[in-house]
Amino acid sequence: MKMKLCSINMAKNNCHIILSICFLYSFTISTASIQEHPSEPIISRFQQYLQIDTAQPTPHYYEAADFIISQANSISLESQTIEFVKGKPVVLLKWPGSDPSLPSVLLNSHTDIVPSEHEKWNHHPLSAYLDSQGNVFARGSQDMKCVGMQYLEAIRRLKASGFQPLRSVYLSFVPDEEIGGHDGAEKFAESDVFEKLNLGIVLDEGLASPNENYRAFYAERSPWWLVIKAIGAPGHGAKLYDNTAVENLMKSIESIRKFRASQFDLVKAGLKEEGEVVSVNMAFLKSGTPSPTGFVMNLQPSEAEAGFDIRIPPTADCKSLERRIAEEWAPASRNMTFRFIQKMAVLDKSGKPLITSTDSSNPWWNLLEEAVKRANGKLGKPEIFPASTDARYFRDQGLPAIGFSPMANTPILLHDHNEFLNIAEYLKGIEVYESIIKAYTSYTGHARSGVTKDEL
Ligand SMILES: CSCC[C@H](NC(C)=O)C(=O)O
Ligand SMILES: [Zn+2]
Ligand SMILES: [Zn+2]
Repeated sequence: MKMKLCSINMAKNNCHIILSICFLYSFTISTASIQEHPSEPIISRFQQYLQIDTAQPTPHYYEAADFIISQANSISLESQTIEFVKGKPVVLLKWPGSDPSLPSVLLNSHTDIVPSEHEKWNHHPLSAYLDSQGNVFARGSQDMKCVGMQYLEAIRRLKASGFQPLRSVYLSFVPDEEIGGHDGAEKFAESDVFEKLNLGIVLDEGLASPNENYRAFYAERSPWWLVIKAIGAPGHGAKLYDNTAVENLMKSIESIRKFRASQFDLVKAGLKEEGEVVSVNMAFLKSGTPSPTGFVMNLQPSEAEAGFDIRIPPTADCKSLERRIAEEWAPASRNMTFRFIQKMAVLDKSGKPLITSTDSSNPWWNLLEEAVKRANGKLGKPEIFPASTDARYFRDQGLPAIGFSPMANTPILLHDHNEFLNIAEYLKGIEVYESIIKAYTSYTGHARSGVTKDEL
């Protein structure tokens, strides 16, 4: 066992691993709670998926689709590939339930990953390098190839144990989440295929938790990517005059900075959680007249632009923020204009916040809590996801959707250098999904209600 685990790395990553490291690693694995399962093939399958280059902006989607379908075939799941947009496959798998009249369960994950600055990582982000502590380093190890594979591994185990679901389970592997999901989950959720799945509940991605409690998300903040632009008269760099483009833009930046601080203070004071305030962060700042040596220094530019990533909680007053943007951050009176690169709706089609209920009226929430407990896991209090996920598109269809990635005792490294997941946590997560899938697919109650807080 010790030697074989090491050979995974040696073969795939050309890494030099000494025997003492092998021993340390095998110790980590031997402490993992999955005894019935030989861990090595599980780790190897996870590594294989991580080694497929699905990084934006040129993801190798079909390589990922082929791999997923080969996994599905190996555990006799039905599979189909749907191209809502050419070159962007949605892979849909099915484990049929014995009672097709009951609404089904969808386990969603995205296949794309964000790009990496390879040279700033300790191990190549596509190597899936396994270190002596049992940490697998790869882009996607947390976000969210782990989850896609854990769904499959949980089903592999349930099938092997002879478990038969009452409700059907679907697994969707969707493209493009990292760039907004418009050609992936959004089109899928609006399709006839989706409607025919007769879904009752969707699980999608969550976040790692640095402490022992898993995190679960019932809503998320909507991204508004705002660009503000100032125009002003050009002039000599030595001249003081009013209404230059840069001066006008700086006034806006100061106003935005104050707003940002007021929101951040609420979090720092412990009055609000991260997902409950509006966040604003500058993404770029652009001005100046280029020259061969950099910029012309004695010319005041006639245009200046800044871009901001704004995130809005589902219950925020969007109208007042829109007014603030038009009147304070980009007022026409200061020769300013604004545009949105991305402006996702905060409310659903019927004007209600995109929120999944977490009280006792939503049986799926209680079932999740109980199932996590049964797998010896702990769940923290429900949160608003601070960024954006595909879950919004499922909530927009009126479905309850819960963001959950079972990674406790793990630093939050999505989109960061050296993203990793410990194998012991990964294996534990498989057990947690096993418990959840069992609970969800065995549930016989009526459960299409309890979608949004407003409806209850
Ligand atoms: C606007 S779509 C981009 C989606 C991405 N999701 C995550 C989880 O980082 C984000 O919130 O930036
Ligand atoms: Zn993600
Ligand atoms: Zn991401």
